[in-house]
Amino acid sequence: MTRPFNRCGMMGLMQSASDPVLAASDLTVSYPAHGASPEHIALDGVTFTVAPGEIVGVIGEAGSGKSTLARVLSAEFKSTPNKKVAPVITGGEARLFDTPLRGRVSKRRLAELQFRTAFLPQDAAMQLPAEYTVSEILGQPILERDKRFDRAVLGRHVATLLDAVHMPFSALEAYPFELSSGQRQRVALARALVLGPRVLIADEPTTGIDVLAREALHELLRTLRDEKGLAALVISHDFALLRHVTSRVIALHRGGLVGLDAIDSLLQDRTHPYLSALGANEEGGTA
Ligand SMILES: Nc1ncnc2c1ncn2[C@@H]1O[C@H](COP(=O)(O)OP(=O)(O)OP(=O)(O)O)[C@@H](O)[C@H]1O
Repeated sequence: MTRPFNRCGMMGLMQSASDPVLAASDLTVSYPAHGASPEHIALDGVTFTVAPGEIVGVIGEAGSGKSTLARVLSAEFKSTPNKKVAPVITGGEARLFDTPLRGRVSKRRLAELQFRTAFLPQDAAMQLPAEYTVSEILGQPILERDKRFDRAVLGRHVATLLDAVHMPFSALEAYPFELSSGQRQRVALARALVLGPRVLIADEPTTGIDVLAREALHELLRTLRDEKGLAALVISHDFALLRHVTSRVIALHRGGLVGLDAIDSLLQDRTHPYLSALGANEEGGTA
């Protein structure tokens, strides 16, 4: 897959090849009190790193803080319009490409970070703009940055991406409402990858996708990791993905990190009741 913006000078984001791409250090994140709701601590003292070219998984029960972790480490929370419902780092630190996210981040640095970071939220498939075709949706991020980008190169890039997410070329002219939810999810992933990010933060990227297409996505993530050095943090309950794509998996429970290991080792781990339950449920295929 070609990277359309190789020449973009990211001087502020220069780091050595071994520096972590993502880092949480004793990270505590809260949602401020609003209305009748008191302050809520969503993550409490979480520490881990993701190295360049490493794919780390995240599992945990509903409400354990997975999406909050993704919103914070992707820096998405820095540009949330409604500050009343945005998470706030109240302890420790989170770093994206070595940029501390706790304090103020300049608009320019935030734009640089967002250029290098693909964030695929849980509802990404629902957020595809209804009035554009798949081809337009995939080309948009590139044309927003360079209106005069060569249309033939763009067309090839978009078609390659669509193929990589296991979608037929006939989908290029389709509108989102004409696609199944699994196909929309794949278009959302393709769009997240269109600028050739250095890191992907994805919240349940294979939800609603059939087994064959899932395997194609696993393969795509492995290829991007091995050939382009893509780093990723992937929230997922897809055990095949956790086994075949991630090197380590973070287990969250009520905002705390209760395990960090290869998935098969986590499933053997009995040091926390959540991990014991996870291991016991594995045969049923759910996490
Ligand atoms: N805007 C908000 N204001 C207050 N509390 C919130 C807000 N968003 C999430 N929370 C709370 O923070 C905690 C962590 O939520 P989060 O969405 O990160 O969990 P999750 O593990 O991703 O859950 P799920 O698997 O259901 O998506 C939950 O208790 C949730 O209710």
